[in-house]
Amino acid sequence: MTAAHAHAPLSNDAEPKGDLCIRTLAMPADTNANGDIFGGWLLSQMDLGGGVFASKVAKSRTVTVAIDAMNFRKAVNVGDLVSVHANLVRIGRTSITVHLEAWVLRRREQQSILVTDGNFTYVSIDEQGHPQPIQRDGATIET
Ligand SMILES: CC(=O)SCCNC(=O)CCNC(=O)[C@H](O)C(C)(C)COP(=O)(O)OP(=O)(O)OC[C@H]1O[C@@H](n2cnc3c(N)ncnc32)[C@H](O)[C@@H]1OP(=O)(O)O
Repeated sequence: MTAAHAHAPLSNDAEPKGDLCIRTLAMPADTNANGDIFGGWLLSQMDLGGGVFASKVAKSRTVTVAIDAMNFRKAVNVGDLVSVHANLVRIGRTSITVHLEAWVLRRREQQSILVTDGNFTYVSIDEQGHPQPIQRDGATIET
């Protein structure tokens, strides 16, 4: 992936693409001392949603191993409806990289806007927490 591509959102400006994997409301409890929504809260929502998506693809438990190319494009406000959308970037031997985008619908507005995006990598793990090869349709994926 080139540096330019790493910072380009997958979706166009009008609407998100990919699997909707989490939707939640930004609440006052998620704000910092200035009353703005914490970037860390948004990151954790994306990580949760991406983990759901990765576990569905891997059909196993997964853990986050890396977060890359994060862009915080616009602020999130209390009352915004936050939706996280996932698109598969690559499947490795034990890992899955997912491009995640967080979009918000602000109160009294009709059009969602892209606020944050980044690439999250998850590793399929066994019961002991060790990486395990990803299986798909009964076959181990080799890349
Ligand atoms: C610390 C925290 O709480 S972070 C939040 C939650 N996450 C965690 O707790 C995960 C903590 N980390 C771990 O448990 C381990 O590092 C594991 C299980 C994720 C990986 O174990 P390792 O022994 O390092 O595995 P290994 O070196 O074989 O790598 C596994 C896969 O991850 C990939 N990987 C490892 N590091 C990175 C990285 N920085 N970026 C992208 N991919 C990575 C490898 O390329 C490999 O992918 P592949 O099999 O598809 O080629």
